Amino acid sequence: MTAVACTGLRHAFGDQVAVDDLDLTVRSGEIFGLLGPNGAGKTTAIRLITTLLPVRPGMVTVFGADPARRPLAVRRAIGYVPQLLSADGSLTGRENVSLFARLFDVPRRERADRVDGALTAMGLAEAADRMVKTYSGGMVRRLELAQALVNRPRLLILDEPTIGLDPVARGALWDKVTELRATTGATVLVTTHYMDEADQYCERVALMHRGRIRALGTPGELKAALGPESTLEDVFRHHTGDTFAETQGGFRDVRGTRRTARRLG
Ligand SMILES: Nc1ncnc2c1ncn2[C@@H]1O[C@H](COP(=O)(O)OP(=O)(O)OP(=O)(O)O)[C@@H](O)[C@H]1O
Repeated sequence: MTAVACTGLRHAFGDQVAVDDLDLTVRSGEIFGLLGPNGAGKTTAIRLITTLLPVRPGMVTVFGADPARRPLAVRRAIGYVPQLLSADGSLTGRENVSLFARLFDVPRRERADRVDGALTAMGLAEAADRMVKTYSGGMVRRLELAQALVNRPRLLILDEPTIGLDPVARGALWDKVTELRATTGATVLVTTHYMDEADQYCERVALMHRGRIRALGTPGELKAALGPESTLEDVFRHHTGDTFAETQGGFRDVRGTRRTARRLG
């Protein structure tokens, strides 16, 4: 079963082509990484898949449903954690997740259990009744995952989930994502520009650069094709002709990382 299929997707903002003839298939149940530096077109691709931008030209399906014809069916299947902060610091964790349960129309009699379940799955049961502004950055991110999970999505989309987090918080977040996939069988589509995380946690990855997919496969396949001792960063350099340090060290990247780190506290 295919979770997401994209064919011939293109999207431009004025003269700026953000996504250029994108073909992509995400299989049901896998953790799939869409990798690339800031500005590669990852978020635009996600917005096309999640009904937030119109698909024209090209075709997208999510579990067989076309977002243009059945936007509600697509939205119901998806849990989306955007780059921007989606939790309210002046509410408790439980209140934030409850708010999402109401937004998603979770039946009233199931709400409390679902909210508890999502908080527990993300390791936030003990902190559930504390104000979110007292949470660490990693806890805020896990809360945002709990918010997306309360809808029991078949497809979880995480846009740069670990940006601005320290290595321990990153590891904790990824542990929760892999646990979640194992217990629910959900498909996970994640964007990141951290090649090491993708290598460790994603089953298949697509390397995106300037709106196009440059390479696709398991991290092992991509590295083996380049030679022994290769890293995913080497693969990226090979396919883009750029040094990864140059493409990821630009002003937008630094600005984006700092902005996110500030938001996450
Ligand atoms: N709303 C917009 N208006 C104009 N240009 C945009 C807009 N959104 C994205 N772009 C441009 O489209 C290109 C792709 O951006 P996109 O955000 O999809 O990349 P990304 O890989 O997700 O990077 P980031 O992590 O910085 O979001 C960039 O050149 C960006 O400046």
